Amino acid sequence: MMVLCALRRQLLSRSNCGAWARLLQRQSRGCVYSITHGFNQDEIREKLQAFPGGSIDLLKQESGIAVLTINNPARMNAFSGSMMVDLEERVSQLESWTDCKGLIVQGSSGTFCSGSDLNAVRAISNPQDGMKMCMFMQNTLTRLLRLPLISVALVEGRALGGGAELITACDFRLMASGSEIQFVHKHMGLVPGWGGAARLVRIVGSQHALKLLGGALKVEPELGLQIGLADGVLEAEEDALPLQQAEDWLSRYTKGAAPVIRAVKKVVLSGRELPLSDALRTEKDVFGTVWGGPANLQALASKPKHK
Ligand SMILES: CCCC(=O)SCCNC(=O)CCNC(=O)[C@H](O)C(C)(C)COP(=O)(O)OP(=O)(O)OC[C@H]1O[C@@H](n2cnc3c(N)ncnc32)[C@H](O)[C@@H]1OP(=O)(O)O
Repeated sequence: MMVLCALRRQLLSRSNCGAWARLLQRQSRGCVYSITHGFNQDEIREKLQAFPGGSIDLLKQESGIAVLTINNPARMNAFSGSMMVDLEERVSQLESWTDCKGLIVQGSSGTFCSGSDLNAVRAISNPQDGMKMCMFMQNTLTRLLRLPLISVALVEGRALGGGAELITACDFRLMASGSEIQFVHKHMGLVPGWGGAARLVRIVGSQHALKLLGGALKVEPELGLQIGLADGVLEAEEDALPLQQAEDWLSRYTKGAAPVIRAVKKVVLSGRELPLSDALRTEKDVFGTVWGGPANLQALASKPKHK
Protein backbone atom coordinates (compact mmCIF):
# COMPACT_ATOMS: atom_id res chain seq x y z
CA MET A 1 0.00 0.00 0.00
CA MET A 2 2.82 2.39 0.98
CA VAL A 3 4.58 1.52 -2.25
CA LEU A 4 1.42 2.28 -4.21
CA CYS A 5 0.94 5.64 -2.45
CA ALA A 6 4.57 6.59 -3.11
CA LEU A 7 4.17 5.60 -6.76
CA ARG A 8 0.96 7.64 -7.00
CA ARG A 9 2.71 10.76 -5.59
CA GLN A 10 5.68 10.21 -7.89
CA LEU A 11 3.47 9.82 -10.94
CA LEU A 12 1.32 12.84 -10.18
CA SER A 13 4.37 15.04 -9.84
CA ARG A 14 5.40 14.32 -13.43
CA SER A 15 4.73 16.90 -16.10
CA ASN A 16 2.36 14.74 -18.19
CA CYS A 17 -0.34 14.75 -15.53
CA GLY A 18 -3.26 13.87 -17.86
CA ALA A 19 -1.81 10.57 -19.06
CA TRP A 20 -0.69 9.58 -15.56
CA ALA A 21 -4.07 10.50 -14.14
CA ARG A 22 -5.69 8.23 -16.74
CA LEU A 23 -3.35 5.39 -15.80
CA LEU A 24 -4.11 5.81 -12.11
CA GLN A 25 -7.83 6.00 -12.80
CA ARG A 26 -7.61 2.68 -14.68
CA GLN A 27 -5.75 1.17 -11.76
CA SER A 28 -8.54 2.13 -9.38
CA ARG A 29 -11.33 0.90 -11.73
CA GLY A 30 -11.02 -2.67 -10.56
CA CYS A 31 -8.55 -3.83 -13.20
CA VAL A 32 -6.40 -6.85 -12.44
CA TYR A 33 -3.28 -5.42 -14.08
CA SER A 34 -1.96 -1.88 -13.88
CA ILE A 35 1.27 -0.05 -14.42
CA THR A 36 2.63 -1.63 -11.25
CA HIS A 37 2.45 -5.03 -13.01
CA GLY A 38 4.35 -3.72 -16.02
CA PHE A 39 1.08 -3.43 -17.94
CA ASN A 40 1.09 -0.58 -20.43
CA GLN A 41 -2.43 -0.38 -21.82
CA ASP A 42 -1.67 2.20 -24.50
CA GLU A 43 1.18 0.10 -25.92
CA ILE A 44 -1.05 -3.00 -26.06
CA ARG A 45 -3.94 -1.10 -27.62
CA GLU A 46 -1.63 0.02 -30.40
CA LYS A 47 -0.49 -3.56 -31.04
CA LEU A 48 -4.06 -4.86 -31.07
CA GLN A 49 -5.22 -2.13 -33.46
CA ALA A 50 -2.80 -3.60 -36.03
CA PHE A 51 -5.29 -6.50 -36.43
CA PRO A 52 -8.49 -4.84 -37.63
CA GLY A 53 -11.87 -6.26 -38.58
CA GLY A 54 -15.36 -6.45 -37.13
CA SER A 55 -16.72 -4.34 -34.28
CA ILE A 56 -18.31 -4.49 -30.86
CA ASP A 57 -21.58 -2.56 -30.93
CA LEU A 58 -23.41 -1.14 -27.94
CA LEU A 59 -27.11 -0.32 -27.99
CA LYS A 60 -28.32 1.67 -24.98
CA GLN A 61 -32.08 1.37 -24.58
CA GLU A 62 -34.42 3.63 -22.61
CA SER A 63 -35.52 0.62 -20.57
CA GLY A 64 -32.06 0.63 -18.93
CA ILE A 65 -31.15 -2.60 -20.73
CA ALA A 66 -28.11 -2.46 -23.01
CA VAL A 67 -27.28 -4.88 -25.80
CA LEU A 68 -23.65 -5.58 -26.66
CA THR A 69 -23.15 -7.32 -30.01
CA ILE A 70 -20.01 -9.12 -31.15
CA ASN A 71 -20.01 -8.34 -34.81
CA ASN A 72 -17.65 -10.10 -37.21
CA PRO A 73 -19.95 -12.46 -39.09
CA ALA A 74 -17.50 -13.32 -41.90
CA ARG A 75 -15.33 -15.00 -39.23
CA MET A 76 -18.08 -16.45 -37.05
CA ASN A 77 -17.68 -13.38 -34.78
CA ALA A 78 -14.03 -14.14 -34.00
CA PHE A 79 -12.30 -11.41 -31.95
CA SER A 80 -9.89 -9.34 -34.03
CA GLY A 81 -7.39 -7.09 -32.20
CA SER A 82 -9.43 -3.95 -32.88
CA MET A 83 -12.54 -5.69 -31.46
CA MET A 84 -10.64 -6.26 -28.20
CA VAL A 85 -9.98 -2.52 -28.07
CA ASP A 86 -13.63 -1.83 -29.00
CA LEU A 87 -14.83 -4.05 -26.16
CA GLU A 88 -12.70 -2.13 -23.66
CA GLU A 89 -14.24 1.13 -24.91
CA ARG A 90 -17.80 -0.23 -24.72
CA VAL A 91 -17.16 -1.39 -21.13
CA SER A 92 -15.97 2.15 -20.28
CA GLN A 93 -19.23 3.51 -21.75
CA LEU A 94 -21.24 1.10 -19.62
CA GLU A 95 -19.26 2.12 -16.53
CA SER A 96 -20.36 5.71 -17.13
CA TRP A 97 -24.04 4.90 -17.78
CA THR A 98 -25.33 5.15 -14.24
CA ASP A 99 -28.97 4.34 -15.12
CA CYS A 100 -28.12 1.00 -16.69
CA LYS A 101 -29.70 -2.02 -14.99
CA GLY A 102 -29.10 -4.91 -17.36
CA LEU A 103 -26.93 -6.06 -20.22
CA ILE A 104 -27.35 -8.72 -22.88
CA VAL A 105 -24.18 -9.90 -24.63
CA GLN A 106 -24.86 -11.58 -27.97
CA GLY A 107 -23.19 -12.44 -31.26
CA SER A 108 -24.38 -11.22 -34.65
CA SER A 109 -26.01 -13.39 -37.30
CA GLY A 110 -27.18 -16.23 -35.09
CA THR A 111 -23.87 -17.34 -33.59
CA PHE A 112 -22.04 -16.17 -30.47
CA CYS A 113 -18.26 -16.04 -31.02
CA SER A 114 -15.54 -18.37 -32.30
CA GLY A 115 -12.83 -16.99 -29.99
CA SER A 116 -9.69 -15.13 -30.96
CA ASP A 117 -9.23 -14.37 -34.62
CA LEU A 118 -6.78 -17.09 -35.62
CA ASN A 119 -5.06 -14.75 -38.09
CA ALA A 120 -4.13 -12.42 -35.21
CA VAL A 121 -3.20 -15.40 -33.01
CA ARG A 122 -0.75 -16.62 -35.67
CA ALA A 123 0.80 -13.16 -36.00
CA ILE A 124 1.38 -12.69 -32.25
CA SER A 125 2.31 -16.23 -31.35
CA ASN A 126 5.25 -15.24 -29.13
CA PRO A 127 4.57 -15.67 -25.37
CA GLN A 128 5.29 -12.02 -24.46
CA ASP A 129 2.69 -10.60 -26.84
CA GLY A 130 0.27 -13.41 -25.97
CA MET A 131 0.50 -12.53 -22.29
CA LYS A 132 0.00 -8.84 -23.00
CA MET A 133 -3.16 -9.65 -24.98
CA CYS A 134 -4.27 -11.84 -22.07
CA MET A 135 -3.75 -9.06 -19.53
CA PHE A 136 -5.71 -6.65 -21.70
CA MET A 137 -8.63 -9.07 -22.06
CA GLN A 138 -8.55 -10.10 -18.39
CA ASN A 139 -8.77 -6.45 -17.36
CA THR A 140 -11.67 -5.80 -19.73
CA LEU A 141 -13.63 -8.93 -18.84
CA THR A 142 -13.08 -8.36 -15.12
CA ARG A 143 -14.50 -4.86 -15.51
CA LEU A 144 -17.41 -6.31 -17.52
CA LEU A 145 -18.23 -8.81 -14.77
CA ARG A 146 -17.92 -6.12 -12.08
CA LEU A 147 -20.34 -3.68 -13.75
CA PRO A 148 -23.09 -2.77 -11.27
CA LEU A 149 -25.82 -4.24 -13.48
CA ILE A 150 -27.15 -7.71 -14.23
CA SER A 151 -25.66 -9.25 -17.34
CA VAL A 152 -26.62 -12.26 -19.39
CA ALA A 153 -24.84 -13.93 -22.30
CA LEU A 154 -27.26 -15.01 -25.02
CA VAL A 155 -25.61 -18.02 -26.66
CA GLU A 156 -26.87 -18.86 -30.12
CA GLY A 157 -24.85 -21.09 -32.43
CA ARG A 158 -21.37 -21.54 -31.04
CA ALA A 159 -19.30 -20.05 -28.23
CA LEU A 160 -15.78 -21.41 -28.76
CA GLY A 161 -12.41 -20.71 -27.12
CA GLY A 162 -12.32 -17.04 -26.11
CA GLY A 163 -16.06 -16.91 -26.89
CA ALA A 164 -16.65 -19.51 -24.17
CA GLU A 165 -14.46 -17.44 -21.84
CA LEU A 166 -16.51 -14.32 -22.57
CA ILE A 167 -19.76 -15.94 -21.45
CA THR A 168 -18.20 -16.60 -18.02
CA ALA A 169 -17.77 -12.83 -17.60
CA CYS A 170 -21.57 -12.42 -17.48
CA ASP A 171 -23.76 -13.02 -14.43
CA PHE A 172 -26.03 -15.46 -16.31
CA ARG A 173 -26.01 -17.54 -19.47
CA LEU A 174 -28.97 -18.45 -21.68
CA MET A 175 -28.52 -21.09 -24.36
CA ALA A 176 -30.71 -21.15 -27.45
CA SER A 177 -31.73 -24.64 -28.53
CA GLY A 178 -29.04 -26.15 -30.77
CA SER A 179 -26.30 -23.93 -29.33
CA GLU A 180 -22.93 -25.17 -28.06
CA ILE A 181 -20.31 -23.90 -25.66
CA GLN A 182 -16.86 -25.43 -26.00
CA PHE A 183 -13.57 -24.54 -24.36
CA VAL A 184 -11.55 -25.75 -27.36
CA HIS A 185 -8.27 -24.42 -25.94
CA LYS A 186 -6.77 -27.86 -25.37
CA HIS A 187 -7.24 -28.70 -29.03
CA MET A 188 -5.32 -25.50 -29.84
CA GLY A 189 -2.47 -26.44 -27.46
CA LEU A 190 -3.65 -23.74 -25.04
CA VAL A 191 -5.45 -23.10 -21.79
CA PRO A 192 -7.89 -20.24 -21.25
CA GLY A 193 -6.10 -16.94 -20.77
CA TRP A 194 -8.88 -14.35 -20.66
CA GLY A 195 -9.78 -15.40 -17.10
CA GLY A 196 -12.16 -18.10 -18.35
CA ALA A 197 -10.73 -20.93 -16.23
CA ALA A 198 -10.82 -18.99 -12.96
CA ARG A 199 -14.40 -17.86 -13.59
CA LEU A 200 -15.54 -21.28 -14.85
CA VAL A 201 -14.37 -22.94 -11.61
CA ARG A 202 -16.46 -20.43 -9.65
CA ILE A 203 -19.52 -21.10 -11.82
CA VAL A 204 -19.54 -24.91 -12.16
CA GLY A 205 -16.99 -26.05 -9.53
CA SER A 206 -13.55 -27.52 -10.13
CA GLN A 207 -14.70 -31.06 -11.03
CA HIS A 208 -16.90 -29.93 -13.90
CA ALA A 209 -14.36 -27.28 -14.95
CA LEU A 210 -11.63 -29.90 -15.17
CA LYS A 211 -13.83 -32.08 -17.35
CA LEU A 212 -14.86 -29.20 -19.63
CA LEU A 213 -11.29 -27.94 -20.09
CA GLY A 214 -9.46 -31.29 -19.94
CA GLY A 215 -11.83 -32.97 -22.40
CA ALA A 216 -12.66 -29.86 -24.45
CA LEU A 217 -16.23 -31.12 -24.04
CA LYS A 218 -19.07 -29.76 -26.14
CA VAL A 219 -21.71 -28.33 -23.81
CA GLU A 220 -25.20 -28.50 -25.28
CA PRO A 221 -28.15 -26.85 -23.48
CA GLU A 222 -29.14 -29.96 -21.51
CA LEU A 223 -25.62 -30.47 -20.12
CA GLY A 224 -25.29 -26.71 -19.59
CA LEU A 225 -28.35 -26.71 -17.33
CA GLN A 226 -27.28 -29.88 -15.54
CA ILE A 227 -23.87 -28.51 -14.49
CA GLY A 228 -25.06 -24.95 -13.86
CA LEU A 229 -23.23 -23.34 -16.78
CA ALA A 230 -26.57 -22.38 -18.35
CA ASP A 231 -29.27 -20.59 -16.37
CA GLY A 232 -31.96 -21.18 -18.95
CA VAL A 233 -32.67 -22.64 -22.36
CA LEU A 234 -34.53 -20.69 -25.02
CA GLU A 235 -36.74 -22.84 -27.23
CA ALA A 236 -37.33 -21.58 -30.76
CA GLU A 237 -40.54 -19.52 -30.81
CA GLU A 238 -42.37 -18.24 -33.84
CA ASP A 239 -43.37 -14.90 -32.38
CA ALA A 240 -40.31 -14.03 -30.26
CA LEU A 241 -36.71 -13.79 -31.45
CA PRO A 242 -34.01 -15.04 -29.05
CA LEU A 243 -33.01 -11.46 -28.17
CA GLN A 244 -36.61 -10.65 -27.17
CA GLN A 245 -36.79 -13.88 -25.17
CA ALA A 246 -33.53 -12.95 -23.40
CA GLU A 247 -34.89 -9.46 -22.59
CA ASP A 248 -38.06 -11.02 -21.15
CA TRP A 249 -35.98 -13.47 -19.09
CA LEU A 250 -33.73 -10.70 -17.78
CA SER A 251 -36.62 -8.36 -16.95
CA ARG A 252 -37.57 -10.38 -13.85
CA TYR A 253 -34.22 -9.33 -12.34
CA THR A 254 -34.05 -5.78 -13.67
CA LYS A 255 -37.60 -4.67 -12.86
CA GLY A 256 -37.47 -1.79 -10.39
CA ALA A 257 -35.41 1.29 -9.63
CA ALA A 258 -31.89 1.41 -11.08
CA PRO A 259 -30.17 2.31 -7.78
CA VAL A 260 -31.73 -0.77 -6.13
CA ILE A 261 -30.85 -3.18 -8.95
CA ARG A 262 -27.31 -1.82 -9.03
CA ALA A 263 -27.07 -2.15 -5.24
CA VAL A 264 -28.17 -5.81 -5.51
CA LYS A 265 -25.31 -6.53 -7.91
CA LYS A 266 -22.82 -4.67 -5.71
CA VAL A 267 -23.63 -6.69 -2.59
CA VAL A 268 -23.56 -10.00 -4.47
CA LEU A 269 -20.28 -9.04 -6.15
CA SER A 270 -18.63 -8.09 -2.86
CA GLY A 271 -19.92 -11.33 -1.29
CA ARG A 272 -18.39 -13.27 -4.17
CA GLU A 273 -15.05 -11.50 -4.33
CA LEU A 274 -14.17 -10.19 -0.88
CA PRO A 275 -13.24 -11.82 2.43
CA LEU A 276 -16.30 -11.94 4.70
CA SER A 277 -15.41 -8.95 6.94
CA ASP A 278 -14.76 -6.72 3.92
CA ALA A 279 -17.91 -7.97 2.20
CA LEU A 280 -19.97 -7.18 5.31
CA ARG A 281 -18.58 -3.65 5.48
CA THR A 282 -19.28 -3.13 1.77
CA GLU A 283 -22.82 -4.44 2.26
CA LYS A 284 -23.34 -1.91 5.05
CA ASP A 285 -22.09 0.92 2.83
CA VAL A 286 -24.28 -0.14 -0.11
CA PHE A 287 -27.26 -0.53 2.24
CA GLY A 288 -26.69 3.10 3.26
CA THR A 289 -27.16 4.19 -0.34
CA VAL A 290 -30.70 2.73 -0.62
CA TRP A 291 -32.03 3.04 2.96
CA GLY A 292 -34.39 6.01 3.01
CA GLY A 293 -33.94 6.42 -0.73
CA PRO A 294 -36.85 7.15 -3.11
CA ALA A 295 -37.64 3.46 -3.83
CA ASN A 296 -37.52 2.60 -0.13
CA LEU A 297 -39.79 5.52 0.88
CA GLN A 298 -42.24 4.74 -1.91
CA ALA A 299 -42.42 1.09 -0.85
CA LEU A 300 -43.02 2.06 2.79
CA ALA A 301 -45.78 4.50 1.80
CA SER A 302 -47.60 1.80 -0.17
CA LYS A 303 -48.17 -0.48 2.90
CA PRO A 304 -46.77 -3.56 1.15
CA LYS A 305 -47.96 -7.14 1.67
CA HIS A 306 -45.52 -9.69 0.27
CA LYS A 307 -47.86 -12.56 -0.56
C1 LIG B 1 -7.43 -17.11 -25.42
C2 LIG B 1 -8.32 -17.28 -26.59
C3 LIG B 1 -8.15 -18.64 -27.26
C4 LIG B 1 -8.94 -18.79 -28.55
O1 LIG B 1 -10.00 -18.28 -28.68
S1 LIG B 1 -8.20 -19.69 -29.80
C5 LIG B 1 -9.43 -19.71 -31.09
C6 LIG B 1 -10.41 -20.80 -30.87
N1 LIG B 1 -11.35 -20.86 -31.93
C7 LIG B 1 -11.22 -21.69 -32.98
O2 LIG B 1 -10.25 -22.41 -33.09
C8 LIG B 1 -12.34 -21.68 -33.99
C9 LIG B 1 -11.91 -22.30 -35.30
N2 LIG B 1 -13.05 -22.34 -36.18
C10 LIG B 1 -13.89 -23.37 -36.26
O3 LIG B 1 -13.80 -24.33 -35.51
C11 LIG B 1 -14.96 -23.30 -37.29
O4 LIG B 1 -14.67 -22.28 -38.21
C12 LIG B 1 -16.38 -23.02 -36.67
C13 LIG B 1 -16.38 -21.80 -35.79
C14 LIG B 1 -16.81 -24.26 -35.87
C15 LIG B 1 -17.39 -22.77 -37.80
O5 LIG B 1 -17.37 -23.83 -38.72
P1 LIG B 1 -18.22 -23.72 -40.07
O6 LIG B 1 -19.63 -23.45 -39.71
O7 LIG B 1 -17.91 -24.94 -40.85
O8 LIG B 1 -17.71 -22.43 -40.80
P2 LIG B 1 -16.23 -22.14 -41.38
O9 LIG B 1 -15.21 -22.96 -40.69
O10 LIG B 1 -16.30 -22.23 -42.84
O11 LIG B 1 -16.05 -20.62 -40.90
C16 LIG B 1 -16.56 -19.52 -41.62
C17 LIG B 1 -15.43 -18.55 -41.79
O12 LIG B 1 -15.08 -18.07 -40.50
C18 LIG B 1 -13.68 -18.19 -40.31
N3 LIG B 1 -13.39 -18.39 -38.88
C19 LIG B 1 -14.10 -19.13 -38.00
N4 LIG B 1 -13.55 -19.05 -36.79
C20 LIG B 1 -12.48 -18.22 -36.91
C21 LIG B 1 -11.52 -17.74 -36.00
N5 LIG B 1 -11.55 -18.06 -34.69
N6 LIG B 1 -10.57 -16.89 -36.47
C22 LIG B 1 -10.54 -16.53 -37.76
N7 LIG B 1 -11.43 -16.97 -38.68
C23 LIG B 1 -12.39 -17.80 -38.25
C24 LIG B 1 -13.30 -19.41 -41.13
O13 LIG B 1 -11.93 -19.44 -41.42
C25 LIG B 1 -14.16 -19.18 -42.36
O14 LIG B 1 -13.54 -18.21 -43.15
P3 LIG B 1 -13.43 -18.41 -44.76
O15 LIG B 1 -14.85 -18.48 -45.23
O16 LIG B 1 -12.68 -19.69 -44.96
O17 LIG B 1 -12.69 -17.20 -45.22
